[in-house]
Amino acid sequence: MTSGLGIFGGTFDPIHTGHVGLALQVCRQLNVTQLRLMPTRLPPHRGNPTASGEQRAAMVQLAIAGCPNLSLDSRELARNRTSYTIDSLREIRLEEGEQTPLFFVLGMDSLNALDSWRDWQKLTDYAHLVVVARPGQAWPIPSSVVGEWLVGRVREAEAMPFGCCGQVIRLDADFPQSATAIRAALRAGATSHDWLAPSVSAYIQTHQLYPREP
Ligand SMILES: Nc1ncnc2c1ncn2[C@@H]1O[C@H](COP(=O)(O)OP(=O)(O)OP(=O)(O)O)[C@@H](O)[C@H]1O
Ligand SMILES: O=C(O)c1ccc[n+]([C@@H]2O[C@H](COP(=O)([O-])O)[C@@H](O)[C@H]2O)c1
Repeated sequence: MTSGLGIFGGTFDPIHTGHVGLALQVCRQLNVTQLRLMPTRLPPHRGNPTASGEQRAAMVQLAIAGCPNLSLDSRELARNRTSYTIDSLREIRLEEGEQTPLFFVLGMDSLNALDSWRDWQKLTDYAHLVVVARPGQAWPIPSSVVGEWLVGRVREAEAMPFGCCGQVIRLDADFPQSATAIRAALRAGATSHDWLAPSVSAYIQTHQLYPREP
């Protein structure tokens, strides 16, 4: 079995140390030698990001500098339309061929809303889903639509090796970081934040991305 490729989609507005920490944890625990961070251009279920796609990509590049396993995948930024994960996974599967294990990384909050995603039940036809829980977050309840779909699909990370796609892999992690909390702190007047890499913090200041609100 070839080693896997990880894809971590997100708004990254801005990228924080939790994103990078969990990307590295996925690499370590799942024998993933390359993991790409893939910023969305227009996220399907939320308002437009504050920072532009180019600015969010620049922050991703700064945050992952020095992490040889991590890279930027800018395919969604290059499409001038809403970014649906299924479109990207189909493309990546075609590029990588049938033998490469693909791991799409998402947080537990995203998993809980998975049934609102386009063609959500087909996502695992192309990749495994790696679900990372924030501290205190619960798995979807069994009687929910997503909870029912998960029955028989969930594996613990320790159950390696995995095939090319089809599983939902649970990874327990402890990253309290949140981009919403960072934006709120900066808008309240903070000039930096502990959850930002220094280079990302400097970029935000230079470009006045989340200016103080009166
Ligand atoms: N601290 C974290 N622990 C686990 N998963 C996370 C964490 N932060 C983000 N994620 C997950 O990473 C993906 C991309 O996150 P996103 O860019 O939206 O960051 P965020 O911190 O959740 O931002 P926001 O607060 O703006 O929603 C999502 O699937 C999200 O659930
Ligand atoms: O494909 C969809 O319908 C879909 C709906 C909601 C979110 N997503 C993806 O989920 C990832 C995390 O989204 P977000 O909003 O938490 O940053 C990001 O890659 C989004 O494009 C995808």
